[in-house]
Amino acid sequence: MHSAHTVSVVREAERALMARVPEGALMRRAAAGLAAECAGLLPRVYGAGVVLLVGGGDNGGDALYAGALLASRGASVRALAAGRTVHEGGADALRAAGGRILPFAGGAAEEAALFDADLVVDGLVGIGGRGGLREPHAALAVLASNAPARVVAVDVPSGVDADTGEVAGPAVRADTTVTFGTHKPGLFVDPGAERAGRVRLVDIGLGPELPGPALVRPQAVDIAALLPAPGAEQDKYRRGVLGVRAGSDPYRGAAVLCVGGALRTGVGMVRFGGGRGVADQVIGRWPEAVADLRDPQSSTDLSPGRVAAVVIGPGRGTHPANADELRAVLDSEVPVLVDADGLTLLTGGGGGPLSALLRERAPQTLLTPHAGELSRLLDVDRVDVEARRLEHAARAADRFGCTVLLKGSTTVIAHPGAPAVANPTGTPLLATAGTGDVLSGAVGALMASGLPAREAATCGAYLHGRAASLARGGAPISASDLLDALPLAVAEVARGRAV
Ligand SMILES: NC(=O)C1=CN([C@@H]2O[C@H](COP(=O)(O)OP(=O)(O)OC[C@H]3O[C@@H](n4cnc5c(N)ncnc54)[C@H](OP(=O)(O)O)[C@@H]3O)[C@@H](O)[C@H]2O)[C@@H](O)CC1
Ligand SMILES: Nc1ncnc2c1ncn2[C@@H]1O[C@H](COP(=O)(O)OP(=O)(O)O)[C@@H](O)[C@H]1O
Ligand SMILES: [K+]
Repeated sequence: MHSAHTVSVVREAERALMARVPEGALMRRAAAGLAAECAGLLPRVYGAGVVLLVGGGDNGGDALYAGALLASRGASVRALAAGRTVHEGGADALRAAGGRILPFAGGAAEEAALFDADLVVDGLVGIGGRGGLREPHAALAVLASNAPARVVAVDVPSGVDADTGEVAGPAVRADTTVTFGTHKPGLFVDPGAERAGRVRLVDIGLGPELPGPALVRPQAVDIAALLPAPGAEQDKYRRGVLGVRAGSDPYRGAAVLCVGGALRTGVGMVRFGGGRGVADQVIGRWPEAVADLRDPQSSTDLSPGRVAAVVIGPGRGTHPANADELRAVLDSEVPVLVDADGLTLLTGGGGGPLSALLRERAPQTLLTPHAGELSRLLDVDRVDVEARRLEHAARAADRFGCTVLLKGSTTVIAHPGAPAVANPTGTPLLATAGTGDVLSGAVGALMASGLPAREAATCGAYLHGRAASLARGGAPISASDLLDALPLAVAEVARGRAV
């Protein structure tokens, strides 16, 4: 599990550690790790052309000390200074090792140096960055991103907010980000994650000073530990029965995909509740599902004895009868996943009283909005949700007192009082109709098997993203392809289980 901490927590840990180690030790450790990563990216350090972009703070200091180490191994190192001041110790070290420092004035010669470099090191700003980049930092960030050389960002790509991943204006687009002490949340959440490239952590001894993380990014082994293993003593009921309330006459495919997502992830049984037309379609595609044609508002099939969890919402409709159905489901004693039309019902019309039910219910509840749905739930602009995904998912989790999985370029999961989760898998190929319905079924299956909502969301999002990558080897996929690949993703993760 990769852990990430916010800037204020890193600063506090840094202060505590600095009191125990010799002056300058942390920067030396950081620079040594950075230089080693840079060297690893060059075919040969001797004779390589390295350009450092340096701001006035310690981030620039790291770059300068690392540049000095590379220069001492025979690299030709030039630093372009973005401001009037640079880190003095770092500058002295670079000059002593034979490197040069030039003020950046936006001239053609400096631009040419950047374009001729084998490696560009971004030490403009790190965790001390505030707001969008000012000039000339912004211009340098654009030049670095357009340069043909590999770009290594120091600690954080300049222009990315370390806490949120927000990118307000020009920002460096790095191939690798070398970060120090602990990961920063903005490296794992888009749009920042997309600018960071491959993230490498350099241990500078901060670990013992750090409290619990603000965010975690699970690895395959963490998902393997969560993934329920069917036991020899289980029967279909004990393995978990999922109730699915999805689809309607105009949107039958949503029900088919949601039920398929559950079956292909692994579940004891799916009980599908809905009208005759959509039930026929579901059974036609999945004869193993059990259709329940009773009045959907009736709570007889919602007891923990009949279902272990319920998914409600995909393609279900937003008529008053659907609001009554949602109320009956939320009144039940079983874990519930609310998606799509179910989220719309929580927002408008009768949304007030219905959303109040979320806070009141004792069993686990999970909401799975995309950015548009979350913006309506919180009454904020969609662009703000997309710019600061963590903040908005966390706000919704606190407001509704339940787990929230925010879908999109980075899927994030928030739960009151627990670290946020950033899902590491997935591909933009997932942006195609119906893949969200598959996700709700997959996560619902994991809830039915007994995983708490946060863990089911973490595990389901991982498998869903992995399935998208496995589905067609990078070719475009449809939601049906995703269904076919889900068992492959489950098997891949299960193989990583500790024996
Ligand atoms: N924490 C640790 O354990 C360790 C941390 N270490 C390193 O220290 C780094 C933090 O250094 P830091 O505190 O000096 O801040 P830093 O990132 O250089 O930024 C400040 C400079 O940027 C400028 N600036 C700010 N915003 C700007 C903008 N929008 N646009 C343009 N300029 C802007 C600001 O200018 P000012 O606003 O003050 O005029 C000032 O000059 C950290 O990321 C890591 O690399 C390691 O050495 C070892 C252990
Ligand atoms: N740019 C993207 N990168 C990665 N995953 C994405 C991207 N866009 C969408 N997704 C994923 O695709 C799925 C789309 O779900 P949703 O928006 O509910 O679609 P639908 O309602 O059509 O099923 C989600 O799992 C989401 O995380
Ligand atoms: K940087």
